[in-house]
Amino acid sequence: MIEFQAVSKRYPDGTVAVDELTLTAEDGRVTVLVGPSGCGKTTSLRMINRMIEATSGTIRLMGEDIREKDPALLRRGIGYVIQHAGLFPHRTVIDNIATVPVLTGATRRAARKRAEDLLTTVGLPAELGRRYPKQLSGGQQQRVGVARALAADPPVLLMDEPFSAVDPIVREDLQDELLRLQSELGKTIVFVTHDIDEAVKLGDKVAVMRVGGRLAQFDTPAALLAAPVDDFVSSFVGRDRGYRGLGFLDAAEIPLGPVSTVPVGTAVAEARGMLSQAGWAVVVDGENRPLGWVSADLLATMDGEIGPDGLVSGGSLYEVDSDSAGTAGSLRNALDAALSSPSAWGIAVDKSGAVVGGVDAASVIDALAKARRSGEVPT
Ligand SMILES: Nc1ncnc2c1ncn2[C@@H]1O[C@H](COP(=O)(O)OP(=O)(O)OP(=O)(O)O)[C@@H](O)[C@H]1O
Repeated sequence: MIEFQAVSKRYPDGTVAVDELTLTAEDGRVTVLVGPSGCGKTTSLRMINRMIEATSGTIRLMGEDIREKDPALLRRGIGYVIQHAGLFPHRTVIDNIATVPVLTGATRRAARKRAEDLLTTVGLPAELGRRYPKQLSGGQQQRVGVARALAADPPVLLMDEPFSAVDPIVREDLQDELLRLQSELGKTIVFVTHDIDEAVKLGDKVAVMRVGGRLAQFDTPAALLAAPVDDFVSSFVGRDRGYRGLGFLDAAEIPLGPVSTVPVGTAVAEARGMLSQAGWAVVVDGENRPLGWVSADLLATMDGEIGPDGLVSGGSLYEVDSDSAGTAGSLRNALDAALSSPSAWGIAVDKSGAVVGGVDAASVIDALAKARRSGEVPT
């Protein structure tokens, strides 16, 4: 647990970068600091490992005042990941990762073995270990940066905009990878970003800061989106927050409706009698996985058997089973499946991708109303 108690930082030129910050980053959770440029996120983060000393207030790490610890020892228990990874250019990837274990007394051989294992942990092939940082893509370098921070197995990880220098698709991969890693490792992570979407995706709790280094709101992502405390937070969390908030509500309770399915290879004449009342059916393969939709209009243009091609493409799918992190699809997934489906019925699939039913927008709205009544959605 990392506790900030009325922590302030005033730079020698008089700038108040952080003003009376009080918050607790819980053990085994991701706490995100987010806010506009210059609001004091980096300063707050660096005060935790004493790269910057607080002017006043107290920071406790696992109950101990960090001022009473030797900075070098303190930092051994704290991994640090920054933008552009900050790798040593003249050392191979393996040697970069092995740096801290070697410094802390591991044998070279043990440190290299650990570094090789960590490459796999962060999703990189072992062969990359022999390369130099400049021979890697930006996303690969960031993964190496994460592996290096994990090398000494610190309980705490500080991450300062680690994914902001890579393109949006790679960034999403890195975020997913971090969530996967965290579900296995359970580190206490403090993560700085200026991107509210990244904050609500990664954070168990999100601290929104405003310029002047003051905390505007500290809440779960769902609470932040549902009930911003003021206009600043509301405008910072942005448009569509009601819709984005659906991403934090489990859709497990939505009753699934029947969906008309037609096996690929069915005769067109027979398929006409298999459509739903609204005139649609999902064409499925031998394992009941969706290939696309047919409508009465489309069937009128076909003859012979229904093939896998020329179907109306289907919209997003709503997966009903839990994934490895124990979460099933969200209300947002369910609603998106319904809204993006040509028939207005979203297709629900199980883990193998087989069709198990359908969901329409009205049942998502009903589920939302139920969640509101039961207090799951903060108001
Ligand atoms: N060494 C310094 N001397 C004086 N002022 C500083 C110093 N370092 C940072 N500041 C100021 O403190 C404030 C907070 O800076 P900080 O880097 O913590 O913000 P940030 O929220 O991380 O910003 P960004 O998102 O742009 O990185 C800013 O006004 C900045 O100009």
